Amino acid sequence: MIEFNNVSKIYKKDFAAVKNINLHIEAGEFLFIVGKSGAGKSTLIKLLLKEINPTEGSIKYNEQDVTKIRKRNLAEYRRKIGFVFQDYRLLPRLTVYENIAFAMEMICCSSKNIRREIPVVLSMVGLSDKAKSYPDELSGGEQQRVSIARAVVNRPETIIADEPTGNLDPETSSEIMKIFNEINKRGTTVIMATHDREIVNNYQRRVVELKNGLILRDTKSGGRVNEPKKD
Ligand SMILES: Nc1ncnc2c1ncn2[C@@H]1O[C@H](COP(=O)(O)OP(=O)(O)OP(=O)(O)O)[C@@H](O)[C@H]1O
Repeated sequence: MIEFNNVSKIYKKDFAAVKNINLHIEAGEFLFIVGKSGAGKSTLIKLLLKEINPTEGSIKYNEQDVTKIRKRNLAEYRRKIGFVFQDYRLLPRLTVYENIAFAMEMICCSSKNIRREIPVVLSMVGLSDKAKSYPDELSGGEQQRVSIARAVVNRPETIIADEPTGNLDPETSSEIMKIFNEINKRGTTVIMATHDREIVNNYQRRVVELKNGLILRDTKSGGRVNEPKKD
């Protein structure tokens, strides 16, 4: 479904942020991307979202060559992918309901659809009673739930999350992970970049570890992250 074939991204003439990446992700998989800061995790995600283009290699999404998507077709492509950020990125002047509605309006959903779908996703993330709240009236974990609701409301095939629990305590992180797990169980592909060793080890899913832009290992299932070596 998603294929990186010999993909490299070179910045400033000679610095390779990712090097010769070969990665195949099947529909419905749950994949963790791990690695130290600077290993290339965000670069991989940006390549998939076509925020940047590879210097070499090809990226395919359902047989579509991502590098060849034209500007005018980019929005249609990105609609297949929901995105969850570490810092939530909610619109501060809009309520929870309006934040989600805004994402739906962007893709021209009918008001009927909007009225029908928002209660469904709010219930899924356990925030039915917060529809009228503003982001600054919510905890970090609640804001992240809204951002997940916003990412899934348009029913994307794939959800990409870049450090979604990076700002949350372990208990809240675990609640957020349960939601991602539910989303995955419903058939959505989940790709998550994370530094959180405990989460990766608890979930035992496929783990792709990057180091200096290279794939150090790709553990198909039951993946764990080892303790960092002491010097
Ligand atoms: N626009 C850019 N220009 C030059 N170098 C860049 C650019 N973007 C990223 N890099 C470099 O590419 C490397 C990989 O960066 P990337 O953001 O992919 O790492 P990461 O694994 O996501 O790190 P973190 O966990 O800190 O977010 C880093 O050395 C970074 O400095």
